[in-house]
Amino acid sequence: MPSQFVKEFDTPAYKGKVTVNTGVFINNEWRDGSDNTTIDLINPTNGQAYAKISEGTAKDVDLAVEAAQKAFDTTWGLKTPGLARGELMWKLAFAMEEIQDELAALEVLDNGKTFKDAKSIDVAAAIGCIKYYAGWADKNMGQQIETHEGKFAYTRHEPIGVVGQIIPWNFPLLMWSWKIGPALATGNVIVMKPSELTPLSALRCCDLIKKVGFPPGVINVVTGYGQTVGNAISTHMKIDKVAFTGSTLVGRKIMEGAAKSNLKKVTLELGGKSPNIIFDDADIDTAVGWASHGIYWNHGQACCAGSRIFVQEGIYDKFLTAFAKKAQSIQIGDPFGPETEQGPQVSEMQYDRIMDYISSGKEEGATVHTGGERHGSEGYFIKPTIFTDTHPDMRIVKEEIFGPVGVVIKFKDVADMVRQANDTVYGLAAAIFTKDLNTAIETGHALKAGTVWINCINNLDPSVPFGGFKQSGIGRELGQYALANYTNVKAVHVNLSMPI
Ligand SMILES: NC(=O)C1=CN([C@@H]2O[C@H](COP(=O)(O)OP(=O)(O)OC[C@H]3O[C@@H](n4cnc5c(N)ncnc54)[C@H](O)[C@@H]3O)[C@@H](O)[C@H]2O)C=CC1
Ligand code: BAL
Repeated sequence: MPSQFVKEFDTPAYKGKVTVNTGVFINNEWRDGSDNTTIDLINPTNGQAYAKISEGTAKDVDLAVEAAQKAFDTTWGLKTPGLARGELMWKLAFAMEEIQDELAALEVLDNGKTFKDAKSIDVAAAIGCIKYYAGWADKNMGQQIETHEGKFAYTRHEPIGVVGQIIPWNFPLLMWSWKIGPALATGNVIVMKPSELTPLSALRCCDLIKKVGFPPGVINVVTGYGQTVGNAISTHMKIDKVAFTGSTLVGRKIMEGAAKSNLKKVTLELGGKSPNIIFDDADIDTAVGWASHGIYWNHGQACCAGSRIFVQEGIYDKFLTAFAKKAQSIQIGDPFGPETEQGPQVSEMQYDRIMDYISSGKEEGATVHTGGERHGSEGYFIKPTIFTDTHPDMRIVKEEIFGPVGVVIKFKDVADMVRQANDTVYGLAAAIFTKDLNTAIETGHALKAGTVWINCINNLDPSVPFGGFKQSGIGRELGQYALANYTNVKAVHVNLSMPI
């Protein structure tokens, strides 16, 4: 029996004992990784190791694929009616609800996000996502197509089979739910790799999967590194589809792996450098509140973060003053603290990346309007930062920073602003603040982005699709659209009385 992580939490936000199995989960059983090696988990608030998880290998992926295929052929897929699959998903959602505080505490420990956000956003939205897709499980309908009086033609939306899912560390449980929700609802079986930085919530949910009665092999979790376990998934000859969320760099590797192996279907949810556009007529308090949420939510570790803030010249000074005040007011500290609004960045590597971007901004001549330095003396805390006096060629304007660092850019001419907003390799999201409906809609349609928010930002709903234009990805997550990622369309032609 592989090890367990046991922790007695005694924090202002959460008190209680949590036990998490830390092996790989295959065929509803826990086992050690096949090489018997482990990965240390590091607490981002102090840089100290607090747990060990199994380091899975390509061999473990093979075992997981075998278990998944068996489940697909015998107990899941088209063998289980949609209603029954949906019922199990509802049970999973209710089981998650019962331990929502525990799940939130694990997210905080692994990721450093605040308990408040982990519970009210990550865990709540993950449960909501599973419930949403439970409702789709018996509504996966093909079409009957009129062609000829002597023929009956229709389509079936069949599950793909074994799907690989590779998820990141910024919203560990939420991304788990975005992936497993549509895959299970459409009857697929899963080999999942959580991020090696934040695996505990996905591991804890494996116990729930078994408890509520999912047949063995339907959901398998192999923890490990991207270069080994992730690569084994993307190149596997018996995995028919891979879904990935993470960096654009790794997204390319996933496509390469798919292309070089069995041409598995690929969906990618990648990076962004989203514009947040504030027009002269916007309500300043509203715009400041949302702009702060846009870039500082989750410590800036959101692919859709509104990191380029375009402000029209008439309100630029007023906005900047209020926005800086808001950024300076953000309470940084212990993520379990009841008043804390911002915890540490997830890892030393991410901390270093962000600090390197801050240095590059300074070196390239931008002005640090506020922040621009670490907070405290231990852990990976960075002050909410605003750069002004930027130039379109600066790295801080062009590249995804994935930290609490925004650039504020003054604009006069709307057409020129739209050109600048679209001048990026990314196209994930955009936000617009204005009271003028025509301005909002015309600008929204001119922006090359998969999501446009009007008078809000970073607002997600399981029923609304999410995904990117350009190098922000391929395919859509969430909503009815995501079901298409997990089905093969089969066209059936039945000859009733059609002559040759
Ligand atoms: N779109 C999003 O939500 C996210 C974007 N990012 C972006 O990526 C940057 C770097 O963060 P990382 O943690 O390095 O992201 P990453 O893309 O390396 O990690 C995401 C997942 O991919 C896996 N992975 C890594 N290399 C792989 C490979 N060769 N084959 C298959 N899977 C692999 C990782 O183990 C993890 O599970 C961030 O600064 C941010 O810009 C990171 C996380 C989430
Ligand atoms: N990756 C999906 C949500 C986000 O990062 O903003």
